[in-house]
Amino acid sequence: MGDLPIVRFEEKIAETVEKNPVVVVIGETGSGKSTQLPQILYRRGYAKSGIIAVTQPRRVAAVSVSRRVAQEQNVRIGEEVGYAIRFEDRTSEKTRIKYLTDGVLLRESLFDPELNQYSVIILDEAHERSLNTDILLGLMKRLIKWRYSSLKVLITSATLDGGKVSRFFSDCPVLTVPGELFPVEIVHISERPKNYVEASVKKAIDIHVREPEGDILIFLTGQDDIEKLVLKLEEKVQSLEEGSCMDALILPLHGSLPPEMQASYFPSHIPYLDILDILDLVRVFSSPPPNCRRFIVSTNIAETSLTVDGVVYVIDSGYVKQRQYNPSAGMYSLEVVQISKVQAKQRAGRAGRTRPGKCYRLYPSMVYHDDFLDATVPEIQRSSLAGTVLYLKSLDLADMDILKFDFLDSPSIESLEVALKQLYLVDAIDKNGSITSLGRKMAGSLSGSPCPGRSLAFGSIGVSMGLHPIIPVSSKMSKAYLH
Ligand SMILES: Nc1ncnc2c1ncn2[C@@H]1O[C@H](COP(=O)(O)OP(=O)(O)OP(=O)(O)O)[C@@H](O)[C@H]1O
Repeated sequence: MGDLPIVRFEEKIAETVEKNPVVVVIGETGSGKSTQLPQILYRRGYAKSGIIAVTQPRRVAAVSVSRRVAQEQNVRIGEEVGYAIRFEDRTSEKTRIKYLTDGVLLRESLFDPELNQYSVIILDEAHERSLNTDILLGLMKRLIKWRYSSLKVLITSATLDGGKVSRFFSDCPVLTVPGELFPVEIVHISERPKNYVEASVKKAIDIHVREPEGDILIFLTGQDDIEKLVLKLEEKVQSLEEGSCMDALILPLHGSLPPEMQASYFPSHIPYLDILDILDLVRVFSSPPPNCRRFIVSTNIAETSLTVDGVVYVIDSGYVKQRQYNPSAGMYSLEVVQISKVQAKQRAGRAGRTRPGKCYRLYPSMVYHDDFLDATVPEIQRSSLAGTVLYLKSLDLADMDILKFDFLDSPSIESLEVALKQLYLVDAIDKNGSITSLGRKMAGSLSGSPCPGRSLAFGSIGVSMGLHPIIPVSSKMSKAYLH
């Protein structure tokens, strides 16, 4: 992989990392951040004193990227290169490069707040601004003070505001790696369609009939839309004249394929959701039959990090289903919202990775420029914070004042106070604000998941509390717990 843009900057990257505890690396999608950066640091000897950790916001990315790196290193997965995701740890004593979800790293820091097994922590795809990544950014800032000479932290993305992250980390250097691997032509339509599912089918068939070979990746919002599109696409493909174009294989990629489909492939002890990810992965990442075009119809889970070899065309509906917390109702809802420019760029970046590509955006360029937000609203600003606060409390960090925890974008004091009140009312913290044994149990066993860090940070507590939205909070109640 000597030609990847990032590898050409190996010397500069190594030199900058050597001199600085925190470095931000910005490089185009597909330039080699996820797969090459850890290998560069491995070559430079950083794995001698500890493991190189690379976090990913999604399990599907942690698994697929680690598999790719294991292949490049010519080792079996779980040996020198491994991954750890919820319910599945494919690492061993030999592991030197470990891909893990940000939730798993949060979980590990519950047991080892200094994360001593790691010599390098790379927070990849930081632009996603998941709640977990934001907590990790704050924790890294503390950690780097304790482990100044023994830990390197890298924050990477194609589309992150590097300057902002640099200021957060005391003006750490930002390395911008120029160069894209293959060009991606962006095509906007002139008018926004009334129905983006219909418009996606039309565009996909148009490509299938007119354009040269290459798989098509279609971004929709959720399972309902995907199922509708798959049905319509099947109908349309069948109505094409026999032999008029190559065969078609339609593959949905989302988090809830039916359980019957799992059983025949996987042993029953693997829990439901994880089988789904793995099943999706197997289907999408195996080689297509010859003379066949694949239509991969996905939610935003394929938006970052993934390389699906064979994808030449991307169809971007311009929408995403996003979780939104409504503090007055105390409940979460899933809403279909317009994507941000960052997401549009990430979607386009799924093409052009193994050959030149084309991205069809089902929205006019004026809408993109004028209406789309520059970046996605960070999850921390649309979540209940009860889970996050309980997680931070359970870390037992000295001098930890929750209201002053250093977040890249601080949530409002009010939302932190509401979270503290909620925790106090369910006896998870006491009147002094200290975590109780019940709170510890909650933090340790939420959702029965071995990785409660993830569940917590993603707001399971917030959701379950949401079932009791109207907890009377007496104004006379002691407020000593508010820290
Ligand atoms: N599974 C794979 N099959 C074929 N090529 C791959 C695969 N994984 C990675 N590559 C190649 O390696 C390149 C770099 O991939 P990598 O995931 O490191 O990029 P990245 O900079 O992290 O991208 P992004 O910002 O989109 O996550 C890809 O553009 C592609 O050429």
